[in-house]
Amino acid sequence: MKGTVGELGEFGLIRELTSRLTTTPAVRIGPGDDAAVVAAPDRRVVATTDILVEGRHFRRDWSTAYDVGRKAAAQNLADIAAMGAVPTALLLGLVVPAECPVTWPTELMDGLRDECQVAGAAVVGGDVVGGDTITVSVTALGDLRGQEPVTRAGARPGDLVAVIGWLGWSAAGFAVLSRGFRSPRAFVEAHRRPEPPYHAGPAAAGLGASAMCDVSDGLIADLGHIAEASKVRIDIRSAQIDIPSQMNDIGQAVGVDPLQWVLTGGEDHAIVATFPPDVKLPARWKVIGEVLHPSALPQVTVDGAPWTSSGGWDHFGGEIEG
Ligand SMILES: Nc1ncnc2c1ncn2[C@@H]1O[C@H](COP(=O)(O)OP(=O)(O)OP(=O)(O)O)[C@@H](O)[C@H]1O
Ligand SMILES: Cc1ncc(C[n+]2csc(CCOP(=O)(O)O)c2C)c(N)n1
Ligand SMILES: [Mg+2]
Ligand SMILES: [Mg+2]
Ligand SMILES: [Mg+2]
Repeated sequence: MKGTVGELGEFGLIRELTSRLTTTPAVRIGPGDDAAVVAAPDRRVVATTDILVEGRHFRRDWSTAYDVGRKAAAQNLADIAAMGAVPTALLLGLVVPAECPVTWPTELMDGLRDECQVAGAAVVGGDVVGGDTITVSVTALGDLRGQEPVTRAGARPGDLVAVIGWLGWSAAGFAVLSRGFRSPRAFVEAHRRPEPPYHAGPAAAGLGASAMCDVSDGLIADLGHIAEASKVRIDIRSAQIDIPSQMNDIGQAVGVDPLQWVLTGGEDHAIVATFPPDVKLPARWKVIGEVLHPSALPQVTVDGAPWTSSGGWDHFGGEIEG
């Protein structure tokens, strides 16, 4: 498609964006009216929102618009899954400069649409606004299907900590891209397009998870959110976390201990949950630690000791304690 967003105009752009969408049976009224109508069989709606800002969350020379769309959808759909819910719908708020080629927002929408399809959801609406910095604000909705939500506040001393999904891959990819490289591809791709294990959220709820969170800021930081909300301490056993040999190789090449990526790299949107100790976990879940009573130690420790370097991502540079 030729031309810029400014040449197409607001309503032309909306037409282009919405014409690319697919729907699901849950979508009773999609884009085009004052609001969408989405079925909520559970009679409770799970809702979440996250923003991506160019230069802060993505770079147009590192990621295609399609990648950004996949990622923006994934990080929101992962939050729905991390409550134990099934994603149903997604809304896109887009700030875009008039000079931007139309293909950028249209490919973004293709990415959002396709990631929604992976999770069983659909894009049902949004807004477009002119502005200086591309900003992608996504809101996702989900359905609990009769299960209770799994919050960050339910972890109890004695529970196991288990994780499913990728850890440290996006951070390793980011390290590669930051140094001007484009390979190893698997890690760069993991940074561009995370693959959250959506199905695992509702499955964990069914298995009796006591607390759950997706890993957006880093394992230590996000377990810190569970520890804080649950008023417990969590110890991670580093020997139980596999580090792929290729990640070790990149670590060697760039002079970073890959354990740092695994423990503090965000953006993979793995799902971490706590379970009562007698749980029968499918093998895809890896037990990586345990929940303990609070003590004088930091709320999250690694092999019983404080983690002394940065614990994860903070947008304003605040220290996340290990
Ligand atoms: N501006 C805000 N207004 C109201 N609530 C907010 C605001 N920012 C964050 N929150 C709430 O604070 C909680 C934590 O937000 P946070 O964004 O850290 O979680 P997250 O979306 O799971 O993580 P991430 O953004 O790293 O993916 C969420 O319940 C969120 O809704
Ligand atoms: C260009 C560029 N610079 C830095 C990063 C790294 N980064 C940005 S946000 C975030 C954590 C989660 O954020 P949020 O809390 O907003 O979900 C991380 C690890 C990136 N992806 N792109
Ligand atoms: Mg958020
Ligand atoms: Mg989250
Ligand atoms: Mg965050």
